[in-house]
Amino acid sequence: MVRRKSVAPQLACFGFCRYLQWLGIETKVFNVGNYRRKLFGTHQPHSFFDPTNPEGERSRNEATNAALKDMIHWFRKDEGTVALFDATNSTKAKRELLLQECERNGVQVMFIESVCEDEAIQLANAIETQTHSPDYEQMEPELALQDFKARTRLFKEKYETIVDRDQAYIKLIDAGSDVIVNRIKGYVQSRVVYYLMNLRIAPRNIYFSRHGESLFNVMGLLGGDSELSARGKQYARALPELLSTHIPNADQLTIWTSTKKRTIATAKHLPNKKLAWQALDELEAGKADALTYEQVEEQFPEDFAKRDNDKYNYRYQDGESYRDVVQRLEPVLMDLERQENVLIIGHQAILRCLYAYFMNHSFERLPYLKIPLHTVIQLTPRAYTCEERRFKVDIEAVDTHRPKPKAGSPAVTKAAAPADPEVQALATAPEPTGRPLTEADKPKIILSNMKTTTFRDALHPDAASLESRAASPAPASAPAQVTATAVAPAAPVPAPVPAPVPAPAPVSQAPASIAKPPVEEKAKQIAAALKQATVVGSIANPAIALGPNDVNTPIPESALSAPLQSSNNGETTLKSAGGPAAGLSVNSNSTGSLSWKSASTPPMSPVPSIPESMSAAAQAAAEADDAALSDNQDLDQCCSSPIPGTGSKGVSASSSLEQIAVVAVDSKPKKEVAVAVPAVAAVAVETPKQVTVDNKSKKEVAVPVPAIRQPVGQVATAAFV
Ligand SMILES: O=P(O)(O)OC[C@H]1O[C@@](CO)(OP(=O)(O)O)[C@@H](O)[C@@H]1O
Repeated sequence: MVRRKSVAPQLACFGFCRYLQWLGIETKVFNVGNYRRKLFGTHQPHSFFDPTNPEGERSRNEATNAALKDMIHWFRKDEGTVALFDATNSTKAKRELLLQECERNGVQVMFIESVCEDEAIQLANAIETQTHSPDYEQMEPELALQDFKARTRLFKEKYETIVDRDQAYIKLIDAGSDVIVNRIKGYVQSRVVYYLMNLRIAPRNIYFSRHGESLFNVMGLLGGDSELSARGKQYARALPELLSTHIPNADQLTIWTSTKKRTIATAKHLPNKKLAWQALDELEAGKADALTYEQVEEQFPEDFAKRDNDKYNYRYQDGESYRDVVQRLEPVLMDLERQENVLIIGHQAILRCLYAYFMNHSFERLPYLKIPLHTVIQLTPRAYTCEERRFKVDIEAVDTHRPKPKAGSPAVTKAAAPADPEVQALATAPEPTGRPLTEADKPKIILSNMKTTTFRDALHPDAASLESRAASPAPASAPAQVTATAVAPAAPVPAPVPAPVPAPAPVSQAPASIAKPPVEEKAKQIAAALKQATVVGSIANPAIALGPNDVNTPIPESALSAPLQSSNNGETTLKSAGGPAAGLSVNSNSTGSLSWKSASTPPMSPVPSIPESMSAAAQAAAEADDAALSDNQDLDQCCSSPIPGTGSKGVSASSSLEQIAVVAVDSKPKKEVAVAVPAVAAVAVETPKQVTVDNKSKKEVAVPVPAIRQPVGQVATAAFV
């Protein structure tokens, strides 16, 4: 049985927190479950959540108030734009409290409610929740499941759905098969809708590779549309064997390239289905195109310094900034979220942007990430982590990474490996001909260690204000099982920082004594306990299945009419047509292992495909050696650090049936707001405009080409704990 996927509300929260951060919107999750655990301990029985238990109710209110206070404080300090208030807002009274507090502080609110009557989805959500919730850590899976179900029943007894038509909300019905959108306005809220309609949690791999070394790379020139060097061509020939040897179901991979010669030539020998995206073309260097870094510094010294100062926001004359590229990649990313296995053969800047999204790198780090040539990067995004593995093909290539100059030191005008004449001669030497290639000719493949980045913790930090409270003894009214050790103080986790602010300090390591069973292991145990097959599916939103030709073009009427159903009360229902187009089934078999199987994905829009080559002269050696290969290690310490302390694991158990989230937007009038929104957002709620507000007349005026986007206002969101 294959059904739609379950989008656990917490996952949605984490997901769109990461997504909004990637778009450059400062976002933070305030998880009331974390506050509860810190204040009252981790392993509370379901009776703690019984609304007729006054002690439990008092404690939970205390946790809610502490989180709310911190969220408001965070807004008032002007640190953020969007807050996700992740809590159990299942009653009207609780939501009212939130609304009042936010309103008093000039923060707009938007709720996200997930209504699910489908038992299979509920069960899948229960597994997901138990697998990840610190509430159920080290608990027998069967007991955890029973407790979770009992807790869910308690929530259900008092649950009140949102009916207020004046309130902004999104309702996800049966994990997103229908989406009801009410009074959604503005850029940020429409982004949330867009994201929720595209989110998927199917386990899959995504592969990135830069094109083989190009002639421009060898000469140290930026941009252009040059051919591959001899070594680049060698890499292209090595790719098929690398993939077939090291990548499961390599023949199923779809290859996405840019429209540049060097990426197309790199894909040439792969027999797979190929799509060329203009949106994947390299960052446009404008007047610096086809120049070396030295020449850019010579000819445009001010620009060169500006770029060094703020590389993410610097826009080349007649060209683009990294921020522009992130915007242009958004539709590609959303499509990537819905896809099964994809290999993107791309460019340095482009892959940095995509890699940063999956690995949750801040935007100051993004333009300096190391994406070396002749290396395939495998990413396996999971609910709260992303696993990475790198396959480096042992074919030499220049290093095009130019490090960020240290403050006060002279500008570095060369990439790490300058294109000296010897290297150039080697790289451009004619390809070997005249004799068949032997084993010795085959390049080696150096396999990196698997590395896991846990981004949940960075997104879901416990408030620093709780540190002191956690260190003090539990209040007398706390249930008996609360112990001081259960609320071990966590190391402070820095919130994601906007571009101009210095990078956050690395997170300290978790104490060695906290042994956590791997998620997969726990999933297996739960599956064994459940015995029955369980099923999840996926949101398929054909209206926003974009192909490269669709980017930056209006959505066709036909695409809009099918999924949109309007009613006369201002509410819009978005139907996922076409049934479970992108389903995922989860089966537990008699041996207790979980198997994940993906169903078909929605069809892509027609796109120009690269002519397929008949030649498959694969030359990669199949030697896998466990050499460590994390070029970005220095950069991603913060994200890859384990959870700092027991209490800081982000996800808490929640009702799988009904979940409501809150999004709050600062209603203070903003002076000038420039919004750059891709046309695709029109599908979700409204046609976003590129406008600015005239200060005097207070009227909106159109902006032909938006400058760097500014956040529209402050936003907060919440789901249930
Ligand atoms: O933003 P920086 O670090 O300059 O890197 C981008 C540059 O990388 C290059 C190589 O220098 O990418 P690629 O070869 O992957 O297409 C240039 O084309 C591009 O201008």
